[in-house]
Amino acid sequence: MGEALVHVEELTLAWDERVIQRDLNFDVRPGEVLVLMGGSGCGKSTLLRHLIGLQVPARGRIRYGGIDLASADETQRDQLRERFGVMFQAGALWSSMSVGENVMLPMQELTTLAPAEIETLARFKLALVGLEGAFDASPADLSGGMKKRAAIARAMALDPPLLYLDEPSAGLDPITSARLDELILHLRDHLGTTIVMVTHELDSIFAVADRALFLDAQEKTMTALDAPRALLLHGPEPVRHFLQGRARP
Ligand SMILES: Nc1ncnc2c1ncn2[C@@H]1O[C@H](COP(=O)(O)OP(=O)(O)OP(=O)(O)O)[C@@H](O)[C@H]1O
Repeated sequence: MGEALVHVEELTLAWDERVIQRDLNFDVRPGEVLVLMGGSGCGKSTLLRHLIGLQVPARGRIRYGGIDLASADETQRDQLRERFGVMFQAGALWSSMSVGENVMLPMQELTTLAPAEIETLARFKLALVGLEGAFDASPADLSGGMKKRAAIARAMALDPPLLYLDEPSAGLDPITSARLDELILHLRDHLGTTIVMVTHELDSIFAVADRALFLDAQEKTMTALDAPRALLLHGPEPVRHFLQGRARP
């Protein structure tokens, strides 16, 4: 296994003065699906916001290779843009553009590729997520699951080695959600994409996660990081309860 893509060191997350999580230490390993899990309000989305540089750590560091995210200069930020793609919880596509135009947009803005090449690549990305026929469709005409797939295609537009997904299955029925899990595994297994994903769905955690990180809302720190099945058997009690679908008493 190669060097970690992301190093998180002594990270404290806070909103204003209020500490949400502290002393987070973990790596994101190349080629893994890492799930961020924990009860409602424990700080999963806040951690994701820090990992993509939307929020600056109250303490500690997030490093991509040699680059410290918080102190990156303009050139380094440009380099970082190519290292990860992001699909936010809303997964919003621009409604005024076709699905194909949505996927082409990052390539138009951030590459010097010719228009014909960009279109070919966008069609390829849509095929990758099982939406080969949707290039000219309007986002409004897509089902919830198809919108998520299109948003993943857009996040993959620049071929990032790392993909951040915030609750990709939120609002989807179980069958559509399972198909999205298959897509996530396909990206990992066939493109070697590393995926860091926030999810509530236990089925999804067991289906896709190589490792799952548990943020404990009461302890305000991570209390476990391991394969979900290992955590189910040997994890701390609150983690086992969580994975059994039982809320903390
Ligand atoms: N914009 C904000 N301003 C202030 N506090 C916030 C803001 N967003 C979130 N918080 C607080 O940070 C804490 C963590 O919220 P966060 O959304 O990261 O949790 P989460 O684990 O993703 O929750 P959920 O599973 O419900 O989506 C919560 O106490 C929340 O109230």
